[in-house]
Amino acid sequence: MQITLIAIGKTDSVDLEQLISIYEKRLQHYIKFHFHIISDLKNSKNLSEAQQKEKEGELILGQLQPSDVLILLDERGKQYTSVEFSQFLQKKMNSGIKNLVLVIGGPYGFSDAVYAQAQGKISLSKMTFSHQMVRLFLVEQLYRGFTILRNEPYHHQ
Ligand SMILES: C[S@@+](CC[C@H](N)C(=O)[O-])C[C@H]1O[C@@H](n2cnc3c(N)ncnc32)[C@H](O)[C@@H]1O
Repeated sequence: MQITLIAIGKTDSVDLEQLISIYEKRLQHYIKFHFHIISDLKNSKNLSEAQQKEKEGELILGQLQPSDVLILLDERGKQYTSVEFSQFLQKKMNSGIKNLVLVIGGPYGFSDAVYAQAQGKISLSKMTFSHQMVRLFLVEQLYRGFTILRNEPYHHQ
């Protein structure tokens, strides 16, 4: 299995970008991991919230292959402990999925079309984080999950 993380818009903080890249590199030791950033919409100031979500949704769905398993990051999704999240990853790997696609929405979240295609929603907290911060939290939890599966001394219960 490989994991593809899709997010909208370039990270505007160098510090955040550096932290994300640390976990991206660490993750490569465990799994093929691709981080794909969809460029910000050029004319977003002229678009309503709904129009922006719809256009971003088209770009997200345009990235998918029919066999991909699409899971959205969403504060209203299912919550896991880090150990449960590692078990979620293990189950996905066992089920023979080729590409697990995790998607972080834009500033207004996802369009209905994206929700309709998704096979699941994961929440990192009931609180709403910025779409930029979520990238860091997610790559760290992915890394943590793989260290748990390998019994490596990173996670402490
Ligand atoms: C600023 S939030 C969008 C909030 C928007 N009101 C909504 O209803 O989705 C931008 C993106 O960050 C991600 N996100 C923010 N908080 C999250 C959380 N607690 N758990 C999982 N993903 C989160 C989601 O992918 C969301 O689409």
